[in-house]
Amino acid sequence: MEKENLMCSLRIKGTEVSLALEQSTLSWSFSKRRAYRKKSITVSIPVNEIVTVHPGDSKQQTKRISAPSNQFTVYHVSRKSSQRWFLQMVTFTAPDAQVAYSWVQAIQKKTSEIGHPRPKKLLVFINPYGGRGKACRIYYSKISHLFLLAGIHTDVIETTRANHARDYILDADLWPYDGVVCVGGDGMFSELLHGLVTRTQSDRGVFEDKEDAKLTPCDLRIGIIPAGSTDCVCFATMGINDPVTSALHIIIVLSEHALIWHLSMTSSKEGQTSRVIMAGGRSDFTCDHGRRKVRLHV
Ligand SMILES: Nc1ncnc2c1ncn2[C@@H]1O[C@H](COP(=O)(O)OP(=O)(O)OP(=O)(O)O)[C@@H](O)[C@H]1O
Repeated sequence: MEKENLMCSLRIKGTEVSLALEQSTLSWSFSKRRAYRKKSITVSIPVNEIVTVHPGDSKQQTKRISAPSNQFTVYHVSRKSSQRWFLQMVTFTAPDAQVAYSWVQAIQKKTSEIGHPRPKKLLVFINPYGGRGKACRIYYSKISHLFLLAGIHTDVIETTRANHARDYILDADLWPYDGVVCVGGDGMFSELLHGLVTRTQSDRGVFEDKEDAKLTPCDLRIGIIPAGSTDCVCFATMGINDPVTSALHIIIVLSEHALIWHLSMTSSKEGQTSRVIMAGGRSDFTCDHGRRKVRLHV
């Protein structure tokens, strides 16, 4: 994209705006006429909070657009409160399709360069019976389209019994995935955590039952879409149990407070404590994994 296109005049719903893509922000300013003076208003969003950018308007979302469009839509995180996130979208109209296409390319490039690598493929377990039996509805009505929009491929498994997710993780080919996500409550999170810790050790030839075994880090991340009855783990780390907020954290993997965890473990000198380091999260807490304490922290 030509440098001059990184800052140019476009329109939002007919109003002229000046859009600028900088190192870590995308911002647009428009003039608002008030009485006899003009007031310039600028909206600025961090590039790492852009979920995706697509050609066309928001109705087109993930549909393929056959004819070139002079519009493009930026989907980004917005906040209802400090903890509750939702998806916001803004459609820009460019002078022609080539300019719109250049913006899409430039924003896509920038979002791929900034922050942590985003997940491309996730393994999702839904517990249809957890909570009040609402997990499937939550996932298919509120979450699956967000992953699709963000270009994340998912393999979805609806569990048919207790420990289904844990046993699957112990046995399955996990290499295609960047993360494992549960749609359920604390019991489901527990299945994922213990399954992954144990699977990692067995893959690396570590006998975790041995007193002095040094646990190895796990490359996969864990995410929770809260759909249980109490969702304590989600509350403890996010301060809220909102499925959309969790999904957006999973998609953009912000380092400050993402609820998608990168498990990285080291045994302490005493050989009893393993650290599970999250790529984000808000507070510490500890779970038991066999005789060990597994600590999750920011
Ligand atoms: N298909 C299934 N049938 C029966 N039990 C299941 C199934 N899938 C998972 N489970 C088990 O159900 C238990 C409870 O599920 P989950 O944690 O999702 O919901 P919850 O107990 O309502 O939530 P919370 O723990 O937040 O109160 C889990 O420990 C899991 O092992």
